[in-house]
Amino acid sequence: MAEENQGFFKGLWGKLTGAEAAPDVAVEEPHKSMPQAEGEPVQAHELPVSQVAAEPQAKPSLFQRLKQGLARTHEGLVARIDTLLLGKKQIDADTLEELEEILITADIGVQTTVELIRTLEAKLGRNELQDGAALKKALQEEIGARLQRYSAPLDVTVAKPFVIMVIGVNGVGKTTTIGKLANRYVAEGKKVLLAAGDTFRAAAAEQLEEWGKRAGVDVIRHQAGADPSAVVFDGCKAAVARGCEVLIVDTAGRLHTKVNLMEEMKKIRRVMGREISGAPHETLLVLDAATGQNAMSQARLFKEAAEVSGVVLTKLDGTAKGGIVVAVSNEFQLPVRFIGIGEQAEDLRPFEPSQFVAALFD
Ligand SMILES: Nc1nc2c(ncn2[C@@H]2O[C@H](COP(=O)(O)OP(=O)(O)OP(=O)(O)O)[C@@H](O)[C@H]2O)c(=O)[nH]1
Repeated sequence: MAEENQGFFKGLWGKLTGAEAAPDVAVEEPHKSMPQAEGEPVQAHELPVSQVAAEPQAKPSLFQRLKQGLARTHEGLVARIDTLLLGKKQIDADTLEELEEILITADIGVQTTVELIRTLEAKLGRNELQDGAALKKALQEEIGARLQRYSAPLDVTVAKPFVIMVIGVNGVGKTTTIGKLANRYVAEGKKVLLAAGDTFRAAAAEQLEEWGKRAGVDVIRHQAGADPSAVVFDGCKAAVARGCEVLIVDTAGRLHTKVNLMEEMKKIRRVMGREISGAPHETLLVLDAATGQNAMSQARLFKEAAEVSGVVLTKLDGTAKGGIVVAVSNEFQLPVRFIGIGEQAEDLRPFEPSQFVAALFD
């Protein structure tokens, strides 16, 4: 890589990740292993004696699993709010200032936090917040209202085939998300096809094939290094010829420069649009919630470069930075379509604001 290019790329990498220096090779990440499929039948004789004898454990409900997934964010946000407000008989400006700090450190985002605090101040001015409990309730409602504002579930029945273009930098959980989506739509009885548009790394297509096998769907792929648009072209042709309802296209998360990214995205979109009317019907940006403010920078850059229409926030289960869901949706005015709360197929959930807020606050 030429000296000046390295310098430029390091700058861009720093902008995206907050890192001091860029790795030498673009955004290549060490490859992670596939999680074990859940739900594979296990024979009784394969289990340890203690488990065979044990009473069957009740499976946690979907809501309980969501709560468990958000436990760390609950600790970082709501438990701290509780400590601040517990038993508070009167709310004053100092209380709101401390609340502001908690919201910002939980990655709710500066803009959203300022909005929330202003709204709460106005309520306080109108004597609507008598005590700590009333303040917490008002905060919960205001966060819920902001999430609701841009919320819209992804409806894949409005076109056939419905084309989802999945974008995001490496390692955020793009491939895993595509696999989980494929599982979801197959379970709904839909015919699904995947296209391995990340031709930059051979491992990306292989990982996608693994997920495809598991979900029982075909994957269109070319040799490593091939033109992603050619894969997309073949994917579109095949999806139409086979009467598929959903085509999900993986893309490389390379971000040499914003201009390159825009050009690559434009080319892929042009090919899709020529083959299938209105495609891509959804441009889904995958962000790793655990990266907090870096996820915000990525959202900003991709929104400018790639006409993002929806967001997936992954890895909410491993982070206290779940406030990022509120920040991304509110500050970029984008619907959060799905959230990832674990590595298994069923851990990708359609995002429902009221359920999310309830699981976080209760
Ligand atoms: N805990 C948890 N792990 C997740 C979630 N989503 C993805 N992962 C894990 O994150 C890691 C990266 O996921 P990938 O799907 O490989 O990420 P990618 O963006 O496609 O990255 P490349 O395949 O390297 O391009 C894998 O180990 C996944 O199992 C989630 O919601 N929760």
